[in-house]
Amino acid sequence: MRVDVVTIFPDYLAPLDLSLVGKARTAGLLDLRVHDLRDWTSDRHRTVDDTPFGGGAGMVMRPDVWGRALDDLLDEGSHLLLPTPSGTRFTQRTAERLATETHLVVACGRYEGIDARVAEHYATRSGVTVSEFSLGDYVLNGGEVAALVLVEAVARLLPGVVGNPESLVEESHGAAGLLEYPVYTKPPTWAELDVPEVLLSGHHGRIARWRRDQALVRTAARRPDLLDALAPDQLDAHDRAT
Ligand SMILES: N#Cc1c(-c2ccc3ccn(Cc4ccc(CN5CCCC5)cc4)c3c2)n[nH]c1N
Repeated sequence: MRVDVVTIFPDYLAPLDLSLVGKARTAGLLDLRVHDLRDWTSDRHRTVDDTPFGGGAGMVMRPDVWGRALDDLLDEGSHLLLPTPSGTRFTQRTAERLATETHLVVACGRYEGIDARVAEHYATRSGVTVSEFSLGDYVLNGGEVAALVLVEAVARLLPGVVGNPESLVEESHGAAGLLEYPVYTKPPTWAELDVPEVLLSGHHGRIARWRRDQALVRTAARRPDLLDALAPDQLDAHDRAT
């Protein structure tokens, strides 16, 4: 997979040289390229923004500069991703869908956002998909944090990136649609707190049941919306009694 990220703060994406994503790049599993939007400016001051039509505070990012950058980067089959507070929620399902694609281009806005005609224009470009997404209901100062989240969430799903693919199965917001169960490791007692006995029993059936019960209790307490979203056949009689 190739991912192009365009930003006026390329150093913000430096963490993607590290750890799992960095290894995926070195292994050739992920072709990630970070670009400085100012490389597509045409004036001495390398201007990327201007005042908003209709008034209002702040500045808006110019469509012409973005247009030159995206014309260079987008191709047949590209998916243009635009982080924005007004986007659809980015979820694990979003990451799973994006992980099946061949080319993602992430346009990181700043100021009050990118001129709306950019999304509008490229949505009409044949062979290009455009998605405006949001990380959640809070306001950031730009799209770079969202780009970091998107790249990490997608990269870890690419074949060969995570050492043990099984670890991708039982994860929060995973197939079960529940939050994850609590995890423990040595020592068996710490700060006068013991690891739940069942986890030391070696009884895999009981352990699996205990973990599912914990996931259900946690989800009911912290994210009842996820429980409500479950299909009826996703909860068995024992689950309902928990
Ligand atoms: N993903 C994601 C995001 C973002 C995000 C993503 C991309 C950009 C580009 C610029 N900003 C800053 C900003 C701040 C306030 C507003 C709203 N204003 C009201 C009237 C005109 C604009 C617009 C943009 C961004 C913020 N924030 N939160 C998320 N989950």
